[in-house]
Amino acid sequence: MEIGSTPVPRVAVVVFLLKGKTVLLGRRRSARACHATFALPGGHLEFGESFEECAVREVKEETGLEIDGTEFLTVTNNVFAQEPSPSHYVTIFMRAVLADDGEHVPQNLEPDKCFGWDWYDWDNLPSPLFWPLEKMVLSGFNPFPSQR
Ligand SMILES: Nc1nc2c([nH]c(=O)n2[C@H]2C[C@H](O)[C@@H](COP(=O)(O)OP(=O)(O)OP(=O)(O)O)O2)c(=O)[nH]1
Ligand SMILES: [Mg+2]
Repeated sequence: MEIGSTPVPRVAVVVFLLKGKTVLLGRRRSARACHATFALPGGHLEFGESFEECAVREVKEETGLEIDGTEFLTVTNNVFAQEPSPSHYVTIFMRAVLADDGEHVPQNLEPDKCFGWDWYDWDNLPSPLFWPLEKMVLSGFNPFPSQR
C-alpha cells in the first residue's frame, strides 16, 4: 500500500481456526504470486480494532463462521518483494475455536478471493501453502495448545 508515493507496511490479522487436529484453510484466488496457495482466513486490521475483533470479523466475513476463545499466538514480518506491486505485512497470528452454538460448515463468502474453505489435518497439510504459512510450518511452529 502507498500513502502518497511512499510504500508503507500494513498490519494483517490471520487466524488458525482449530477443530480437533485440523485447521481451516482456503485456496487463494489472486492476481498475485500467492494464487491458488492455501492460506488462513484473515485480512487487514481496521482503524480502532483490537486483534481479537479483527479476527472475529474477518473469519465471519470470509467463511460465515462464528469463533470463540480468540487469542494471540505470534507475529511475523513479511515482505512480498516479488509481487506485481511489492507489499509488506506485519502479520498477527491468532488462534480460535468454533463457537459452540454457531454453524460448523464454512461458506465461501468471498468467491472472488478464495476457491473455497475446508478443514485440513495438521499432520497432512495441503500444498502449496501460502509462503508465510509454509515458513512457519517449516520452522516447527504448532498452533495447537500444548498438551499437559
Ligand atoms: N489471508 C491470509 N493472509 C496472510 C497470511 N499470512 C500472511 O502473511 N498474510 C498477509 C498477506 C496478505 O496479503 C495479508 C492480508 O490478508 P488478505 O490478503 O487475505 O486480505 P483481505 O483481502 O482478506 O483483506 P481485507 O481487505 O478484506 O481486509 O495478510 C495467511 O495465512 N492468510
Ligand atoms: Mg483474506
